[in-house]
This record gives sequence, structure tokens and C-alpha cells, in this order.
Amino acid sequence: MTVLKERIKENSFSVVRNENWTKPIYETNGLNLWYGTSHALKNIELSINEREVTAIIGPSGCGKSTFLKTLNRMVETAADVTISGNVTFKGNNILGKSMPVEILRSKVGMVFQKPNPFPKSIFENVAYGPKVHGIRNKAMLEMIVEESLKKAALWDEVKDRLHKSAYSLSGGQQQRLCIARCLAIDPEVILMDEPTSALDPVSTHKIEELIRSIKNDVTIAIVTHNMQQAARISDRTAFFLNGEIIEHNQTSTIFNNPADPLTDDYVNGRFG
Ligand SMILES: Nc1ncnc2c1ncn2[C@@H]1O[C@H](COP(=O)(O)OP(=O)(O)OP(=O)(O)O)[C@@H](O)[C@H]1O
Repeated sequence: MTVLKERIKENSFSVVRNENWTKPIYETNGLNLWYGTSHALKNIELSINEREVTAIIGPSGCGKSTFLKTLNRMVETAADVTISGNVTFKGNNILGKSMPVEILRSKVGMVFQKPNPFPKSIFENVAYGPKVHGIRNKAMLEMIVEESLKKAALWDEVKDRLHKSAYSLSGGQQQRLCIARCLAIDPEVILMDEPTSALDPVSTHKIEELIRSIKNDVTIAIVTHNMQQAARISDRTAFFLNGEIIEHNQTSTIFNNPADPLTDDYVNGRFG
């Protein structure tokens, strides 16, 4: 990936590090978001630490996906959205004009609930991002594709059919392909919105293993309804309710010794 890193640097895609930036890669301060008059995020104060897995949990409609999408500025595309407050990525406010969205998204990948490969071959899905960043050399692209598929624990299953359609893969394989597609641009963060909720237990296990194996290189924020999954894979957990953060702490504390009775009730399945 060094070549890609160099190329991204050459093309000035790198985000300038703010002097005040230390460990949190993302911080939100006083973040509020409205869909029309509906107040979906209320005064969110949350740090997402670098090279950790942060789980975002809470009942349906509490604002988890909205929050996640705010982190790569996807929510602004919805009609009638108003945002106030700050969301900083490495100390730079992404809601201001200082960071173009394409620069942010070259650093922050997103994986959705339903796998969404492009209608292209397995190879072309993974090579797409590097090509957009100007890499044309065939050998270099092949190297990036192989490395990304290996990191996504998919290489052995697809190495003999790289030029077959991505749609020929199973749902679980397609989701790992989407993660490989993110990894191919060497992101700093991957945002995952219920990435295993449409998958069987074996595929879910593979994705969880994959998350564990990449977390030393990539920061991950994951929305999940699966409490066991949050407990298994995350370092920190944020519990959302009605658009507010009720509690954010180390995952072991949230599950074993939460400060708020609402958190206790939720993680123990008494509501939601
Ligand atoms: N595009 C939109 N336009 C208007 N309201 C929206 C839009 N997207 C979400 N909402 C509303 O904002 C609130 C938060 O929705 P969001 O999808 O963020 O919740 P969630 O916690 O991710 O829910 P789920 O677990 O069901 O996916 C809900 O009341 C939802 O109806």
C-alpha cells in the first residue's frame, strides 16, 4: 500500500494534521441535526479513538445511522436537513468548508447493511478506488487488489475467479468484498452500518474476525443491534436513545457496570 499512500500524498489527498490532534480521530461537540422539524441528534459529544472499534448501539430510530452518516457527510444529501455544532476529523472541522468531501471520503470508507458491490468484476470492484486516485499501472493494481482481498479474508475464495461478476458471490462474500473495496484506498476509518445484520452466523463470524484483524490499522465505528457482537468486537460503546447519548464508555463497563439504569436495561434486553 506504500505506493498508494505516496500517490495520495502526491495528489494532495492527505489531511493536514491539526497541532491539537492527539488520540481521538473524530470528535463531535454540540452536534445537533434536524430532519425538517424532527430533532434526530441532540447535543452529541463523542470521541472516537484512533485504532479502536467503537460500537454504536440503541433502539430503532434513536439516531445511530444518522450519526454514522454525519461522520462522512452523507446525511446532508437528505432533503431539509439542518446541522449545528462541530464534527472534527483529526482536528479539522468537516462541517466547515475547510475539508472538501472527496478528501474526507478518501480517508473514510463506509460499509452498509446490504452489501452493495458495483456491477463489475471482483477485481474491478477493488481496483476502482485506486484507479480513481490515479493508479493505472497493472502490476500495481494487481498488488493492491490481492493485498486488500487478503486483508478482507476473501482472497483464497476468489483468487481463481477475479474476473467474474461480484454478483456471483454469496452475501457474506459480497460484504467482505465491500470491505476489501474500502481497504484498497488505505482508509484511516471505516464506518459500518449494521454490516452483518443480513448475514448468516458463519458469515457474521468471518466479518467479526476481519474487524479484529484490521483494527490495528484502521479505526472502526460500527452500528449494531447485536449486543453480543458489540461486546465481542468493540473497545468502546456509545448508547444512543431518542437522539441523545446516554452513556459512552469502555465496552466492558457499558455491559458489566453501566452508570445509567437505562443503559443497564437496554444491554440486558429489558427494552428496545
Ligand atoms: N432521510 C430522513 N428524513 C427524515 N427523517 C429521517 C431520515 N432518516 C432518518 N430519519 C428519522 O430520524 C430518526 C433517526 O433515524 P436513524 O435512521 O438515524 O435511526 P437508527 O437508530 O439508525 O434506526 P435503525 O436502528 O432502525 O436503523 C428516526 O426518527 C428516523 O425516522
